[in-house]
Amino acid sequence: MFRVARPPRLRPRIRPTRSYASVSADPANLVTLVEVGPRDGLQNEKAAIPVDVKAELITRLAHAGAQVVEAGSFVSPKWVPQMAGTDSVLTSLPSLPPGTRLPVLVPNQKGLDSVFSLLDAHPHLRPAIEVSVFTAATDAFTRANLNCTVPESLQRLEPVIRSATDAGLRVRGYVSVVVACPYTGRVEAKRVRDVSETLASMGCYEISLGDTVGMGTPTTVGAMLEEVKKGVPVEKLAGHFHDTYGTAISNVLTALSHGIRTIDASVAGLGGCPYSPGATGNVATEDVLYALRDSPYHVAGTRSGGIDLHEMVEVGVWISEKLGRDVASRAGKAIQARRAWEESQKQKEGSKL
Ligand SMILES: CC(C)(COP(=O)([O-])OP(=O)([O-])OC[C@H]1O[C@@H](n2cnc3c(N)ncnc32)[C@H](O)[C@@H]1OP(=O)([O-])[O-])[C@@H](O)C(=O)NCCC(=O)NCCSC(=O)C[C@@](C)(O)CC(=O)[O-]
Repeated sequence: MFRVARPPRLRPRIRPTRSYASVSADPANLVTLVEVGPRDGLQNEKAAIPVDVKAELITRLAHAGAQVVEAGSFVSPKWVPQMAGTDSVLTSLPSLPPGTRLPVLVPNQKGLDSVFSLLDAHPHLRPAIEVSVFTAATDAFTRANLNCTVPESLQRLEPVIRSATDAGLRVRGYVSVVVACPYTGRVEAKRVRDVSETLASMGCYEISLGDTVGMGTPTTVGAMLEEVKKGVPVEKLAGHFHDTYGTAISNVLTALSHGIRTIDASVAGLGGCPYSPGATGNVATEDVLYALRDSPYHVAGTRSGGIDLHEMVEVGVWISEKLGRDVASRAGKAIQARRAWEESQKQKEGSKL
């Protein structure tokens, strides 16, 4: 260890053959999805995204059933301009379904102080807000992302985590580049274990293991998890997989088979890290929901039956249109194509009458 206003209800046209609710509700197989689209998904966008679009995205996601929605960052706007105004996004949210959790990224004391000021002025947000701190397994990555080494970042985070937990805020920790670093290549799993253990010992309730570059495979991810599990109980671990090489879904399934029950995902597969050149978005939320259909796993959500896949597809289409992008979710695209085909069939039938 180191020392130191509710959107209109969009009616799904195709129903799953079997709803999540009908799948065995064994608590050991309950999976929590952390929806990172509004933060990880949007932070890399070139064009400015209006506050009302960000707020509507969070609202739509929560109403589709997403229980944990990472809502933005209190980082330096010089470093990540797209996350400026997270306070305005949070204060413009309408009331969300009970139990919705809204983690926000904080890199240092200044960021945490901004969260405290926000909560002082808007105490109604307090039950929802959580803090996420972040570091990495390599100095090269933390230098690019946080302007310091890994030990320096941990030293900086220790009082931040203490101060947040003392104030009653739950703190989640991220470790980036857990498999490969864009600057130094293959990462030793022992490094990931050390950093994860340190964050857990500082008071993080959960450690999200980020394959930031998306180079992980089931083999390398599995080996990394085996090592990290020696230092941190698996119940405290989450998987965060980018899909650069198309292995994100297999890595999610690998993580689940290793006992992990919290997975970060991004609607429409939005995203990328500004400090990981070429990395694509996170595993798409729609793809995870689709892959877990008819499986022993069931996804937690604010709605009975978890998160609604078809509403999530609608949210993905909506935000992708707003951003002028294609939906990157394979399941999202397939469901959209099927809907279009069904619509055209209906129109053909109608014209015969
Ligand atoms: C940590 C720093 C600030 C160090 O950056 P620095 O330049 O060393 O810091 P500084 O203390 O010298 O401050 C520079 C300026 O930023 C201001 N500043 C300083 N802190 C804040 C703050 N909290 N909020 C607002 N402003 C702030 C500060 O006041 C100053 O303003 P100036 O005096 O020049 O006008 C910077 O490196 C930073 O903000 N980094 C954040 C980078 C980031 O957000 N990256 C993306 C998130 S991580 C990620 O995506 C990976 C993840 C989590 O998804 C998992 C995975 O996929 O692996």
